Order: sequence, then C-alpha cells, then structure tokens
Amino acid sequence: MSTPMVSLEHITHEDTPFRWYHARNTFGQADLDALLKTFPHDGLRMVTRSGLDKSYAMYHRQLHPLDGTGESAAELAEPWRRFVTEVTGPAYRAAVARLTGLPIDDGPVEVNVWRYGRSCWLAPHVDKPEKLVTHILYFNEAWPSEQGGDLLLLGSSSEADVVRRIPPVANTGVLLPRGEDSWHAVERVHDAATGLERLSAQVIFQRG
Ligand SMILES: O=C(O)CCC(=O)C(=O)O
Ligand SMILES: [Fe+2]
Repeated sequence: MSTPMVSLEHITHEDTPFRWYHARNTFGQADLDALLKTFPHDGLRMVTRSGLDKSYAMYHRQLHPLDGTGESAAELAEPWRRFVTEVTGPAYRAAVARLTGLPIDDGPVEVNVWRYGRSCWLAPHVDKPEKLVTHILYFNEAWPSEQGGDLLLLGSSSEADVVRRIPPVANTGVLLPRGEDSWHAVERVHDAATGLERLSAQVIFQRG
C-alpha cells in the first residue's frame, strides 16, 4: 500500500461555538504542491441559489460519485484522482469515524471542489440533516486578510454573530459535524479582490 496522502494527525478539537475540528498539515509538501498546481479548472459549473436558508453564487464540480455525464468525466489530474481514491477509501473513513465518533461506517461519501470568485459568499446555514460530517479543505497558497472569504462559525443564525473565523489557507481545513446549532457561513469575497479565488474541496459523509 502506498503512503497515505491525507493525514488527520494534526487536529485540534474545538468546542465553540459548537463541536468542530481544525486540521493542519493535512498533506506532505510534495503532495500539497502537486494538488495546488493541478486544482481543477475544467468542468466546474456556476451554482446560484437564493432562498430562505441559503444564498450563493460560485463554481462547483462533483468529483465523486461521478454521474457519467461528459462534464463530470472531464480529465482530472493524477494528484486529484489519488486524493479522491484516498478519501473514498476505508482508512480515511476509519480515521474520521475515530476522530468524530460518528456512525459513518457505511453511508455514501461525496467529494467536490469549489471556486468562489469575487462577490461569492454562502449565507448562514446548518448543513442538511443527511450530512453527518463534512471535511472542508482549503487550497489557497496565500489569502489576504481583510478581503473576506473566511469561514465564519456562528453563535446563531445571524451573520453578525461571528464566534470563530477561519481563513481558507492551504493545508488547513475544518471538520464540521452537522448539528442543529452548527451555524456557519462563508464571508463574501470582497469586490475589490480582483482575480482572487477561494479554492476548497469537501468530503461529505452522509447517513447510511
Ligand atoms: O467552504 C467553506 O468554508 C464552507 C462551505 C459550506 O459550509 C458548505 O458548502 O455547506
Ligand atoms: Fe455548510
């Protein structure tokens, strides 16, 4: 078996404003460089939605499971194929189960990537009940402060009620168990931030 690409060794357990985990040094340098260099550009689709529970406008591509359409089969670089294979495999699933204590033994897993450009944001929400836990990984080599784009962990459904703020910096991420009070949002990427794109991936474990 090859050396694992994804490590959950460097994790802090956090309790405010709800239970979550902050992950650092997820990848070794060589794998990180390869993933950064080949972050998917092709096959992403604009998603917009405005409603009572969520509002957003950003680009999305599902990497797993594939639905077999031409678009989702757009060529994926080798480092990303390796990433998907690993996070959909048994060792990573077992590590997430050990960390969170959640019953993720046999549910479906989804993997996707996102690009949030200028003005993109995600309004306060708790994730859908079918999600047990989501690992969000960030892929920005640098992220300027004061340009928006932080993940906001909220004390309530109000975007003003920011308890923690997590910049989307490469080789860090968060694991968010879904809960009734796990309110979070992504701060709008400022209009002034021309050319800046917030890059992330998600691994979502759903109920079996
Ligand atoms: O990208 C992030 O930091 C959070 C995204 C999120 O909450 C979601 O897609 O449900
Ligand atoms: Fe979310």
